[in-house]
Amino acid sequence: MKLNELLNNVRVKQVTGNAEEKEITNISIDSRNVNENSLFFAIEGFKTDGHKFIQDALNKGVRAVVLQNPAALPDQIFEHYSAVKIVVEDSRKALAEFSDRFFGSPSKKIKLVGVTGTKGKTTTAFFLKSLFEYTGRKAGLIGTIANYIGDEELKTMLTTPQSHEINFLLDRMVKAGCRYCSMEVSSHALDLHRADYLDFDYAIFTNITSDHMDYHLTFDNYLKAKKILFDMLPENAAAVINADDPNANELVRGTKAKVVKYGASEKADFRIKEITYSLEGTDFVVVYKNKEYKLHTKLIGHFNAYNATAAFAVGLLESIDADEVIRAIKNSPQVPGRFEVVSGGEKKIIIDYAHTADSLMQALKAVRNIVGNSRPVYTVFGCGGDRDRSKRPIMGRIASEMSDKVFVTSDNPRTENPSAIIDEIVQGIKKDNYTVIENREEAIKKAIQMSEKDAVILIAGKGHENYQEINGVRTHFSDKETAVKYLNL
Ligand SMILES: CC(=O)N[C@H]1[C@@H](OP(=O)(O)OP(=O)(O)OC[C@H]2O[C@@H](n3ccc(=O)[nH]c3=O)[C@H](O)[C@@H]2O)O[C@H](CO)[C@@H](O)[C@@H]1O[C@H](C)C(=O)N[C@@H](C)C(=O)N[C@H](CCC(=O)O)C(=O)O
Ligand SMILES: Nc1ncnc2c1ncn2[C@@H]1O[C@H](COP(=O)(O)OP(=O)(O)OP(=O)(O)O)[C@@H](O)[C@H]1O
Ligand SMILES: N[C@H](CCC[C@H](N)C(=O)O)C(=O)O
Ligand SMILES: [Mg+2]
Repeated sequence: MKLNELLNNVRVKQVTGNAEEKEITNISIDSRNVNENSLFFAIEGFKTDGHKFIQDALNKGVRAVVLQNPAALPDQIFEHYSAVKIVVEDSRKALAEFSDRFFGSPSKKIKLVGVTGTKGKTTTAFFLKSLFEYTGRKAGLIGTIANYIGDEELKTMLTTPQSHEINFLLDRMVKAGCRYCSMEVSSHALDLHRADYLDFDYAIFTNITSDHMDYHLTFDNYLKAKKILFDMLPENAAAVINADDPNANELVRGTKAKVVKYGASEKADFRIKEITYSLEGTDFVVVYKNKEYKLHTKLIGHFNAYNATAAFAVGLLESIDADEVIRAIKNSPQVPGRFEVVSGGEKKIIIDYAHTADSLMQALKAVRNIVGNSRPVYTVFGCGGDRDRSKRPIMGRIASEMSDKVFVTSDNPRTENPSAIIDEIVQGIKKDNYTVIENREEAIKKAIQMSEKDAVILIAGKGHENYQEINGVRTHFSDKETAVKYLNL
């Protein structure tokens, strides 16, 4: 696309240089990853400032730069490189707007279902993708585990990518014939304008409990970030919200979209009742418009009835035949690392991505509900470094109170000292039922080897992750592979 054509369709404060003949074939926010046809966006980040790398980008051939701080580099340097300098109010917002125009507003060409909430985003997005595909609608997915264009899997580093990557993915989906996309929308993404300008058809709210306080600082800010998704919905969209969550009404206050509620509450349009679950899956009933629907999913736990119902609601609102939707949910596969059972005969290992206080409690409640109090329950977990510290002692207390024995270990210490993280976890533990083993493989091995043959071992925090990140270096590590290895020894 010619740069001037793009500039005619976006808001800018000032353009210097000749945009007429410049051909743009890609958008980049990283000077390490540009070529002569890139449009480079200088973003003020948390670690560094992209404005410092404009010169770098120009040296690599970039001839058009979007920036918010016009004094970052003298005009003579732009002139020297015959580069176009585009000044905007806010580079992140501009990135979203330019990306939408550059890719031809792909979110308008696909049915886009956003899923936000502290927990359940990945699971609900997977339910939706398999529901669409099972009923003959090719679909994509953007989320924590990976991004998918139909069956093609693309690696990801973030739950919700940057706005140019989202638009790139949606464009690829449209071109590949996808009619639907389910997308996890994190609070970071909403706050950092990654989802601006997207045309959502549905926005699902799963729940909100404390997390990411390192970033948002207060619960109120966290809630406000989630609310952005519902504030941006157009009139013809639907907000599908968990009516049982005390903050649900606040999120949809003022939304233009139609509000549809699910949950056990009497007020729910899709009312969930009679939830039962075992290691074989979850059964429940949904009442909608005075009709009762019996549902089953392979996914285990009370909360998965909620995740499945959110998807069920979207299916019915899309006018897909209810029986087909029910079959699709029944057929929906295990989501990697989400209450995933690895069986060693009677001994059961459950790999779960619970890495917040609430989700650890939910996961342990589910374990206790299934196996009762007679079988020993072990929990192996740690807390991530460079992340919310307030959850560490709380998770320690929950693990210790709800398990027979706890192994406190490492979970991506990142740039923090692993033993300092563990100390903060241990501060919350009041019972003498824990052991510290910093090395995660050793902790899992020990839990498996010392546990009784009818024990249930919950390995929490990493789920699908296939790495352990220490000091910025990721080395291959998988809870599931490790569990299988020691179960089979
Ligand atoms: C807080 C946050 O969202 N940070 C993300 C952000 O980094 P940043 O804005 O701080 O960027 P920075 O490193 O300061 O650099 C500033 C700019 O200079 C550029 N640069 C830098 C170096 C260079 O040589 N050249 C160059 O151009 C960078 O590309 C960037 O544009 O942009 C980076 C590039 O896309 C992301 O990798 C990074 O995610 C970090 C790793 C991260 O941990 N993000 C987490 C907190 C996150 O976003 N999580 C949410 C939610 C997860 C959940 O729900 O549990 C998610 O959606 O994933
Ligand atoms: N609806 C829910 N309510 C509470 N807990 C849930 C719910 N769904 C899943 N969980 C728990 O949270 C864990 C993570 O689930 P999931 O990956 O679906 O959430 P997420 O919102 O995508 O999380 P993240 O932000 O970390 O990517 C699960 O392994 C399970 O323990
Ligand atoms: N998307 C989340 C995942 C956390 C998973 C846990 N294993 C950890 O490292 O804390 C984050 O980056 O904060
Ligand atoms: Mg997720």
